[in-house]
Amino acid sequence: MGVEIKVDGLTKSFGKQVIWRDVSLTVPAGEICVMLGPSGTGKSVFLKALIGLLKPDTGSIVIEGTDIASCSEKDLYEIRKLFGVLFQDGAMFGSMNLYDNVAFPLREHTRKSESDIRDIVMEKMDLVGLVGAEDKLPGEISGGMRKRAGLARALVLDPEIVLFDEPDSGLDPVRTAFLNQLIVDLNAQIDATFLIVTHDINTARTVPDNIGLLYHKHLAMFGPREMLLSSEEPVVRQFLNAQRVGPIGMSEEKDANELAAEAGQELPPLPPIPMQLEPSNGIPRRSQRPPGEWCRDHGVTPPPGSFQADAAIATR
Ligand SMILES: Nc1ncnc2c1ncn2[C@@H]1O[C@H](COP(=O)(O)OP(=O)(O)OP(=O)(O)O)[C@@H](O)[C@H]1O
Repeated sequence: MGVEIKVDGLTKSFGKQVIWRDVSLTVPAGEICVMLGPSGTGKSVFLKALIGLLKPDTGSIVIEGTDIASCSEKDLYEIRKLFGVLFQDGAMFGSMNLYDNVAFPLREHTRKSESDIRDIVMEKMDLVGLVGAEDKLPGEISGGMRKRAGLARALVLDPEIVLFDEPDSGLDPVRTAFLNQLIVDLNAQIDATFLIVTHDINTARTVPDNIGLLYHKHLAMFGPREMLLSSEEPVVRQFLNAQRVGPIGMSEEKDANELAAEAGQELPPLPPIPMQLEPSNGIPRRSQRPPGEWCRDHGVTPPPGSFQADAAIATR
């Protein structure tokens, strides 16, 4: 069913370098969330904090009643079993074929028989469309296939939470579109909580139920997709529409002179909000909301042309 992650007042620094402070958000059970932010704003650090690989300085991360930030190693070990993680490069063992890579967590963490392991591995290989490639070595397949193999491995212990660290990095737009569809289909099938760190604006605009934006050492905004895509808040608007005009500069915040030079420049209108990507079988996910619902409920007029089928095609 997926479990909720409740983050409250989280701050992390390395020595004197504050990465982010006072981050609070709830990743709802079973929903898909995307975390965005300029390079170096600590998205990977955030993911690592969620699985207890890095300890925050202050704040809590509560999952099923356990605070990961302060729990014992033993409790952390138990909580980690709820997670599946897709690392950026798939993190495959180069000398093992895909079958053994995917079977690895089962052999390490369970006492299942080889015949049970075979059933599970083949089920997950099927889920990600890799049946027939079991004997290949990671070096013999494309980057997209490696990601899918990494995903099969992330799913092998039936996680309640799946973390994706830049699943689209290094993939061409077509492979990214296929991977996004796979992510949506998987969420519909396994109903786990998904958190995706990405730089891909199309992914952020079309895949998730919720979007977060880390910027300048804090969480600039977190909420439903339609809330962020209709937001006029300068940082959110600039980032989600990949624009140069706005507070975010080349190396982070623009200085006063740069901002003054932009004063009076007209911002392009907000583009239409695309339809959310649906499962390929056409059956809505449990957490999927009807298009435009958030805007209607909150009295927000979405940009013209929003929620039309052709708006979705134009941005996919
Ligand atoms: N273990 C560590 N020790 C010291 N500094 C670290 C450590 N891990 C990360 N950092 C620093 O934290 C900052 C944020 O890094 P992080 O990789 O989380 O950014 P990011 O938002 O994921 O970036 P990108 O989008 O480029 O992947 C960087 O300045 C990085 O050098």
